[in-house]
Amino acid sequence: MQPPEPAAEADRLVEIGYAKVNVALHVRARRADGYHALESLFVFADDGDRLEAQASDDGAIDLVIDGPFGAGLEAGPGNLVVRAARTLQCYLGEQRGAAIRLTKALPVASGIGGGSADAAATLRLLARVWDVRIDAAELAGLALDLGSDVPACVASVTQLVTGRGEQLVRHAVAGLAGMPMLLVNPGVGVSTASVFAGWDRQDRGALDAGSLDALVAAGRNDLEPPAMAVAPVIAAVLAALGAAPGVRLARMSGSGATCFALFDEDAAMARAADAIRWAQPGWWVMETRIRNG
Ligand SMILES: C[C@](O)(CO)[C@H](O)COP(=O)(O)OP(=O)(O)OC[C@H]1O[C@@H](n2ccc(N)nc2=O)[C@H](O)[C@@H]1O
Ligand SMILES: Nc1ncnc2c1ncn2[C@@H]1O[C@H](COP(=O)(O)OP(=O)(O)OP(=O)(O)O)[C@@H](O)[C@H]1O
Repeated sequence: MQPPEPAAEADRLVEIGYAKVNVALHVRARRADGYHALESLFVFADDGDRLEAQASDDGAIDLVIDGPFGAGLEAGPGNLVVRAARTLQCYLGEQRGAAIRLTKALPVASGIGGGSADAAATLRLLARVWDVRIDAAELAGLALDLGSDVPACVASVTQLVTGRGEQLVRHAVAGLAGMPMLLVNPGVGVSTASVFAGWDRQDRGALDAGSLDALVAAGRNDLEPPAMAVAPVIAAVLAALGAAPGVRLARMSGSGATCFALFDEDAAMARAADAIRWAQPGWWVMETRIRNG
């Protein structure tokens, strides 16, 4: 028989903040409230940031951050993990606190929703740590208050997303589940608000997410031009991914600068990843796959 784990270890629970990728992102209109009406197919990678927490009795929310992208990210009240924890604590009237560790594996401000994924993972994690059930509609409202991408990150499955980001329909696309997906970021942080501000206000039409072929042929990311105006290196990332043998689709995610490529075969993804790491040692490269597509 295994010896029992020390209590402190046993009480620590873990959630992953899965990286979000917009397979297509059509910007349809600028709304009166300043946000944009979107149509997007969201998928999630099988990898992301790691969050670990245990309950504390003093009511405090304590965050420590480590991991490859932890340096420079503040652990104070502005961090989306702390904001999510306080939001949930306040909503529940919860007297207990939590000690949380964030291991930051995803680049910050990079179009793959790292902060949003962390916020959603914190909501899931603390609901378990405090052993509370939260009504799904209430949880969606709390999530939206934390950011437009956060509601979709709560379930972290393939979804068709409209509105500001809060209208969600689970939407499986044949062939997507488990597909090899390469993420590449050139090391430039991009502000989401400034990229939206650079959108030319031309509605280029609706999204057809009926099949992977339709997403490849007629899908777009309407934020590519304004993101490239802010970070011209994005064109080089797209060129490198688009030229990879065996690539099915290469596109930017979210407001950039991370771009993704989908492959039919693991070996083709591995060859592309090696070639990019060799040619651009300063770029961040992650080999992953689409979860629950
Ligand atoms: C680009 C996407 O990542 C695509 O999934 C999201 O639309 C952005 O989601 P997010 O980072 O969670 O965005 P938020 O934190 O809610 O908003 C940041 C800023 O982005 C702009 N914004 C965001 C979402 C949206 N539908 N329209 C917008 O114009 C607004 O200027 C807003 O002030
Ligand atoms: N835990 C966190 N992880 C990452 N960024 C955070 C976190 N907490 C606060 N932030 C802040 O949130 C901002 C957006 O970060 P995030 O990584 O979510 O952007 P993004 O990948 O561009 O998201 P999106 O795809 O939603 O546009 C950054 O400027 C960062 O300083």
